Amino acid sequence: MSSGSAKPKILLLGDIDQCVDPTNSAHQSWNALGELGELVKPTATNRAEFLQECQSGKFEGAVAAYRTFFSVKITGLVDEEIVNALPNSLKYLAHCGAGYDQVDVHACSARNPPIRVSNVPTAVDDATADVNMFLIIGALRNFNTGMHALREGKWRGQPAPPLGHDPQGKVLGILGMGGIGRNLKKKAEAFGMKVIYHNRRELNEELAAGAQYVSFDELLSTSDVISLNLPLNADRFKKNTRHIISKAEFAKMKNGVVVVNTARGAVIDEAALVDALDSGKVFSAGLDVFEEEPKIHPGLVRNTNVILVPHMGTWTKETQTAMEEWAIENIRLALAGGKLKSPVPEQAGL
Ligand SMILES: O=CC(=O)O
Repeated sequence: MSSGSAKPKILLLGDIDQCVDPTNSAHQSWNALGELGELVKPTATNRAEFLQECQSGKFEGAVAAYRTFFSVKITGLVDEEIVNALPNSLKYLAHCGAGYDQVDVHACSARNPPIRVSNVPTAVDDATADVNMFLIIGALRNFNTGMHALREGKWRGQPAPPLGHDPQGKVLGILGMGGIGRNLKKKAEAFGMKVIYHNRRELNEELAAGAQYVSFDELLSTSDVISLNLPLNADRFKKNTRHIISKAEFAKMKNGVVVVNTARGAVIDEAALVDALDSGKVFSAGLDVFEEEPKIHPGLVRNTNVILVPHMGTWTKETQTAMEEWAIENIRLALAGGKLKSPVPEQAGL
């Protein structure tokens, strides 16, 4: 904590408890931070106003900021411009989510002193892998076509949807075997699927837990279902995973493959996916994330073989609360002891 008499400020970018439940313990935990600092919420409703608020000096003395995924609607991406507009006093940025592609960590590290960034790993794993499994089953069975026809008063539709496929005995290729990928593996095995994976590095035996490590190309060419569980890395300092699945990768897949994405929309080239669905190369897809949320490619909306969920991977009361509590704990530990609970790996040596 600062030694001066004024309390440091703590910024809230977005909202605590997106489910708007005042009984959620995260509200109490957030309010309890008031003992360590003055809690400040910007009034900006868009990026220009937010930049103006930063320039007005209103946030001077802020040491830490908590941000949500959906705060991007107001501030836009936390890119170099936003990072450099934030007050010099700001030392910590606690992102409430596992994927932190909205934050330019390099720009945060380059500041003097740097802004230390944290995310929320593990707390998201179960809920996201549950949605992942729902999408795998939904896409394999082609449930969306029947469900859509039913709501139009046409029962299963005319003609009826093509027969779906059982998960039992199918090869699930997991691209990105982090916490969510490994959680998905366990769930998929309960449905009788055989799991192979590709990752930047092969996992040790304990973490792999029997899943076979294969090359990227082998995963593409031998999987019946391909699940994207890797982070979106679009900055110039990490392997770029933007459009890691595009036209050339679809061409290498089995005919009639199922593709599922709960990671970030931009790891797939959406236009190439639409073409692969239209040609029948891809039998069906299950998507929780999109390239330009909340915009959805019209080719996905019109295709009832695609099961669409509006980014609800962690949208449960229990998981949202756990994530919020985790992110708040990052701020509490930083203010009380100068250390984040879960700094992002890129800043490990900082
Ligand atoms: O999308 C959700 C997350 O990154 O936690």
